[in-house]
Amino acid sequence: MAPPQGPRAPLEFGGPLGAAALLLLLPATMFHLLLAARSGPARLLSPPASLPGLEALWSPRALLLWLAWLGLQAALYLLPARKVAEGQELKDKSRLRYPINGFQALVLTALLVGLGVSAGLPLAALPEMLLPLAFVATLTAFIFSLFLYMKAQVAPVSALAPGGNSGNPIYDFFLGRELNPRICFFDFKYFCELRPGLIGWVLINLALLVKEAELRGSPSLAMWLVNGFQLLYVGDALWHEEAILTTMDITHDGFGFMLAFGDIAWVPFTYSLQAQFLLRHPQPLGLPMASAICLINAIGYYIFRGANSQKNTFRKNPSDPRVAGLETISTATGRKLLVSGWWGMVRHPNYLGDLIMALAWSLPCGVSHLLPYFYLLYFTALLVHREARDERQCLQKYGLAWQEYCRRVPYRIMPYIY
Ligand SMILES: NC(=O)C1=CN([C@@H]2O[C@H](COP(=O)(O)OP(=O)(O)OC[C@H]3O[C@@H](n4cnc5c(N)ncnc54)[C@H](OP(=O)(O)O)[C@@H]3O)[C@@H](O)[C@H]2O)C=CC1
Ligand SMILES: CC(C)CCC[C@@H](C)[C@H]1CC=C2C3=C(CC[C@@]21C)[C@@]1(C)CC[C@H](O)C[C@@H]1CC3
Repeated sequence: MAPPQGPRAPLEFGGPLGAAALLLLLPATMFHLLLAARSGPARLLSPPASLPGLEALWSPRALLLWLAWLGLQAALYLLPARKVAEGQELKDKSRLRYPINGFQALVLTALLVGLGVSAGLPLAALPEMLLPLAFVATLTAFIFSLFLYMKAQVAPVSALAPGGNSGNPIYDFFLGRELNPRICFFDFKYFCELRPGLIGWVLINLALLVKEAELRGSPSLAMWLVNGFQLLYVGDALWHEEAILTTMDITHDGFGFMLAFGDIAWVPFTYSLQAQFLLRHPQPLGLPMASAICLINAIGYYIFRGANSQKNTFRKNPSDPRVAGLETISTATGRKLLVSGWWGMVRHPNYLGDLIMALAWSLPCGVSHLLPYFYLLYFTALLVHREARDERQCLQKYGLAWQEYCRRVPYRIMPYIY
């Protein structure tokens, strides 16, 4: 049985108190956003006029639909993959293997939904079920995190994450104790991070678009843009699925409530906020403005993809001709750090691109309401916090070489500003 590791790792998120607050605050925020998007005033900062009763939250149909969705995504995960990739080296020097078939899961889901719709599946009924679906997703996240917490009790010490093993049950439940909880080949964290939530997000967007067409004769230009931009983002994440294996979520963070809730509830139900808002609050959008917004999204995507691909190519093979000419700093670990190209502009160019895209996703919703800008605000806070966590880890890993990198590339995310 795995004992708690003791308070060796510094506590994050405000320690046990912060974790306890977030356990309540995150679901409450998600429900607030869902209710605000369907209300007339659509206010981000005022409490909802009335709270929904249990009958509006609990629906056996929603539970069945949710379980069928999770079952479908799990079945698609288990299908033969075009490639099996190896993860980063673990504490015990082993490497886990992961199926690379996320994009295939997206395409097969689209085909199945298409078949279902042509056979009479009422996709436009989904927007009316968002509240009960979000409720069962939240319940699932709590129950699943409890299972993960218990599972970690019998995991070997080498399988535990560096954080999340403080001995405080609330903090550890929130952060997650085990690094890569699995049953046989089925990796829970890897599965949840990319499948039910991300694919669910674009399916909810699509249902909102279909519902808008039903209500108003055709989907609005704003709804098309939001759907198109976010589909590009999700398709890109699944196409470059292997890149997720080097993110801190997979290599460093335990799998607990934060990621379980974030992956399966927060992503589909809050990241679809712009489309939810547009269904009830249609916004006029002319072609010149739409073209300008497309240009902003294209610039954001260009930076985001360029930076991520440059680092991934460099990490896989530093002598690849696409990156071999870039300037680097050597580190004591034998790995090098890029100091020119995208990674010479700021220390997190991929975050900059991601934030520019986040702006482009909100702009089609106009400027009359703050609500559709929630994602941009939340995401800025998430990335600033994430950047600080990554900096700490890089300083620990690379020491003086990291300090030299910070000296040569002084800005973190936004050149000359931050
Ligand atoms: N939409 C959403 O909700 C979210 C989206 N994202 C996106 O996911 C993507 C992945 O983000 P994330 O996991 O945070 O981290 P990054 O992809 O930015 O990776 C950070 C790591 O890159 C390596 N690195 C840093 N600087 C350099 C350099 N100069 N040269 C070479 N390697 C370097 C270090 O790891 P090492 O040296 O060990 O390789 C560092 O730990 C991003 O595009 C982000 O925007 C992230 C979170 C949420
Ligand atoms: C609920 C909390 C406030 C925080 C939850 C955080 C999670 C929602 C995010 C943590 C890291 C994520 C990543 C992605 C989605 C959001 C979560 C799960 C991506 C898969 C998005 C697409 C990118 O191309 C890759 C991202 C990796 C990290």
